[in-house]
Amino acid sequence: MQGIWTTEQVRAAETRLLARVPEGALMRRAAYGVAVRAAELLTLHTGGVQGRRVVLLVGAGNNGGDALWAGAFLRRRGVGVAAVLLNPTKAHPAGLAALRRTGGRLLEPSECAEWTGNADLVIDGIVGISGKGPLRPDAAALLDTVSAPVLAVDLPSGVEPDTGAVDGPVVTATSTVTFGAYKPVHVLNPQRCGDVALVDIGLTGELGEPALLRLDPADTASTWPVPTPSDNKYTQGVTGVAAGSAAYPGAAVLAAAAAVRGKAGMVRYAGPAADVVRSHWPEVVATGSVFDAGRVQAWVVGPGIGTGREGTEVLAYTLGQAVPVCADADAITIIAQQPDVLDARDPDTPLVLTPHDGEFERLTGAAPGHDRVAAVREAARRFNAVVLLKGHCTLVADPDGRVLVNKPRGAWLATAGSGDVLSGLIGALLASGSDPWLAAGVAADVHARSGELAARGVPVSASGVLAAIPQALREVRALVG
Ligand SMILES: NC(=O)C1=CN([C@@H]2O[C@H](COP(=O)(O)OP(=O)(O)OC[C@H]3O[C@@H](n4cnc5c(N)ncnc54)[C@H](OP(=O)(O)O)[C@@H]3O)[C@@H](O)[C@H]2O)[C@@H](O)CC1
Ligand SMILES: [K+]
Repeated sequence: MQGIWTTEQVRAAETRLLARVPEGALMRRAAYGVAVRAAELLTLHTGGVQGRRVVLLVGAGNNGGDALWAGAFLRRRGVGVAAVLLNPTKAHPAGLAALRRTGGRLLEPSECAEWTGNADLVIDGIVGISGKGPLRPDAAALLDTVSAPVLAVDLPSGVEPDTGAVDGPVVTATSTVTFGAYKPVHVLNPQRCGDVALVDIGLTGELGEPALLRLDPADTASTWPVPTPSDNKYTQGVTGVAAGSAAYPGAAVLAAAAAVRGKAGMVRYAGPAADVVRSHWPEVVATGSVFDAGRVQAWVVGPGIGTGREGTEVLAYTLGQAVPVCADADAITIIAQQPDVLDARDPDTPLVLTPHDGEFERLTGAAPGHDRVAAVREAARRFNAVVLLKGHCTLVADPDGRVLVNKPRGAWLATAGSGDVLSGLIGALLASGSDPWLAAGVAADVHARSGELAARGVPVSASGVLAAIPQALREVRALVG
């Protein structure tokens, strides 16, 4: 898994490291990484490095210092470098001296727009991890004149470093070079960061436990259940699906089918759509009611069950069976309206809740807001449940405070029935005994990969996502050999 650290953690780690290294060493390591990436981008976009024009946007702090040093390194490769000092009295003195020594220009205010408009590359050193709020008007106006690729130093200026939130003008970078550790902005707002390169400045040993985690393909591959030669259909864990209604059987078919596609073994369906489910997926053992469904090792409950008395009884029954439950859709609304239904649950039995923003608001009384990580972490603690908050970057919080951030794979998955497929996959993993937090995270990863494979740039249906699950699983397994 890849770790992500908050700006507070990074600053503390930097302070410890700074005490042991010569003054300016960390900044020069960071800036060298920026210069290397800048040269790569110049080559990519203009075919060369020497004689190209780079403009540095330099703010009041060390982020601007990095940009100035990077400019000095680029000068040594024959790049024409000019700097816009947004706050001349506070520009980093050593960085400024280095740029001057190498023949870089400092632009007069009247020259800035002409230079930014004609640059081959713009380096954003306006603000880094100490940034607060959106870009100020002078920087925002300059950025409006830029048509060249933008390389962000540490993070795209104006985006909130710890939440990725945007509240006004911000930099949209082609690439970002960050130092020592990934910060939340890189995984929570990847659209603004472009591709992100991490430069090792020696912080690793100082960082401590990461605040957030992101899955590697190896995590998904190693978590996904694979039968052993001694397994039979029961030993791999039976997934129970309580979903759909006679009027709306689609949710039942999709959730049950995803459980079938996700894992070998057995799936039981229980509910009013039994005939429809059986006719589409004859391998599913279908009955009309949860009360006579037989033993399962995990329940998926909620999609399409309605929020009335029957739905509530079904939810309460599944919660009372002392097996892990993935509660989705109508089940979440029932919990929001009748929190007492959770009394049926043994608190030691895993529960996974999978709200979208609207359901999250219903459940907790407040929308996730700009700090989605804090919101989902608090909800997981409050409900003593794994909470998977759907969105561009799906978040999965465990009651113990761990939070996973999934890589976004396009917005095509926002389609009717897509959530039913996800809950079926989560149920399949819960039935196999996986850690519920990891189960939800890797299920969301495979779901997103399936959506990406099925869509390939055009709209995709939930049935399409379902059909792509085997290919997504094959690709994940192949990635790790
Ligand atoms: N520490 C280290 O060892 C290393 C650190 N490194 C680098 O240092 C960076 C952190 O540097 P930092 O702490 O000096 O602050 P930084 O982010 O440059 O901001 C400075 C000032 O900007 C201002 N400002 C705030 N918001 C603003 C806005 N929206 N729009 C415009 N301006 C805004 C505000 O000042 P004000 O104008 O309010 O007086 C604030 O004080 C880090 O990201 C990395 O790049 C690397 O070299 C590796 C080694
Ligand atoms: K920046």
